Amino acid sequence: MGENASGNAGHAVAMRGIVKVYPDGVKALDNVDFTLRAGEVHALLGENGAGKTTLMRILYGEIKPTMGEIYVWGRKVSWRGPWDAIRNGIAMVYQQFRLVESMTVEENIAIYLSSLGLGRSEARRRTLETAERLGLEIDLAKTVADLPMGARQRVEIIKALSGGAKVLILDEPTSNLTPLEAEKLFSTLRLLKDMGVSVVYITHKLGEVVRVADRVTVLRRGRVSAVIEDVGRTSEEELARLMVGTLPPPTPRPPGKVGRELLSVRGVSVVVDGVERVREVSLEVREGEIVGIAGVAGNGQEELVDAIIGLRRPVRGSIEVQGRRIEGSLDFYRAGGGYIAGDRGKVLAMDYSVAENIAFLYYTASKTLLLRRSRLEDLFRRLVERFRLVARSPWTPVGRLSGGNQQKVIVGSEVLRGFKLLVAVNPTQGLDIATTSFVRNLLSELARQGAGILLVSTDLDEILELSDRIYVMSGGRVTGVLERSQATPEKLGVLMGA
Ligand SMILES: Nc1ncnc2c1ncn2[C@@H]1O[C@H](COP(=O)(O)OP(=O)(O)OP(=O)(O)O)[C@@H](O)[C@H]1O
Repeated sequence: MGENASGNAGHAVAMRGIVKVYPDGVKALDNVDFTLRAGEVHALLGENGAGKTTLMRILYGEIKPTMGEIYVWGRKVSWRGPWDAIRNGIAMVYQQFRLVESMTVEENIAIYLSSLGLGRSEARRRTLETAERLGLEIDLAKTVADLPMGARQRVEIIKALSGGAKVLILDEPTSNLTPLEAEKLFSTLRLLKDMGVSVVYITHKLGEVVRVADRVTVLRRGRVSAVIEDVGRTSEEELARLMVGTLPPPTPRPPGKVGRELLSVRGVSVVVDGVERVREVSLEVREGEIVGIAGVAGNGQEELVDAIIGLRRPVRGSIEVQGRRIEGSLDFYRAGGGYIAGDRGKVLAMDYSVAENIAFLYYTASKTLLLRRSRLEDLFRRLVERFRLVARSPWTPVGRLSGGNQQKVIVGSEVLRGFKLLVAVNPTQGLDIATTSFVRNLLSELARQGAGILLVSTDLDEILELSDRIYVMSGGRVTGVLERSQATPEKLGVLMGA
């Protein structure tokens, strides 16, 4: 039985019997209870589509529950929108930060706080005070675009707390951070706890959960499958089992069996808006190889990839796929290229159905128009069977799938289409551990069968697990090349900051 009202009073947040049925009939949450204590870090875990985001969007006032009650400090609440939640001390920090990049830090915070009725000088005073309490440096005059990701995240946290947040919802907070920045975040979390702030920590990274969380709630298909009170005594393996059952081990990939060269990048420089983003990069990928590019986001990887797949012309140097010079994106695909984009919004049309998106992805790659309904429905079925895609029908808008399932549409369509050389950018971003291990094993298997893979990832574990050779990029240059046997997170970390 649920607790009574006095039980709710002891909690920063108590959500009781939450049900959410989306307008199209999808039951995303089915009678969920969730409590958050004052000053705790509470990890929210679950497979893709389990309902984590839905539950937190309800707490944050972005969507309304179909049924159920929410108590904040024992008082029953009903939000009309996020601003109601914010005024009552609940703030959300999204994975994609909600900062205006062209404005300064101070302007961003001032706009947010002015919506809470604070004038500019009061906003400034509070901001500096909060930063000091958290021991965080903040340069109010800096333009957000010039800040690294970790600093942007600190701005978001300071902004939320200056607005009086007592509950902070963090959505995959380390996904764009360097290992060092992640460590800084963990110390900030400890300070937040001391200040009595409660944190909901949404993540797929179990190692982080074991390190930072006091309690854990696991969601499975819209229901609470476990609440762990004593995280200190729980291992990563147990957490994984609670979420998804047993996982297949990584497929061991014997090194060797490397064939001819598939990708050759020679002295490539790329200039964007007058700035040299890629500087004289050379690398190659051969048959049977997975070649990693490690680096913090924003160090030229994106522009390099755009040049390789033919979307951007380098100002110097040459790119060849299977001996064919790449001068446009059609050259890349015709030469046997495949591409998985980390940024889902870049390749998916969110208002269109899954089937239409499969058709778009095929069209981009091969200029083939898949018009037959039965063919699209067949590809959809194969995505469901082979990739365990969870979607109601081929005709569901892709924007309604959970983030992980959107990613499966991209990865799955490319694999079903086929390629010889794959450029994969953060291929497991936002995927749960079962799907991540599925995709990683798939990449290993594709390489074993003779494909060449260029793996561009900000996730060092992923780079270390899969790559035969690792190039590190920093400031647009390759700052080091390591064979798998020599590579360690420490060495990579040093080169990433070089
Ligand atoms: N706007 C929407 N309309 C219809 N269904 C939706 C909508 N948003 C989410 N869903 C569905 O609700 C279920 C829960 O999705 P939710 O995004 O909450 O999961 P999640 O646990 O956050 O997943 P992920 O780890 O992939 O982000 C999924 O089946 C999803 O397809």
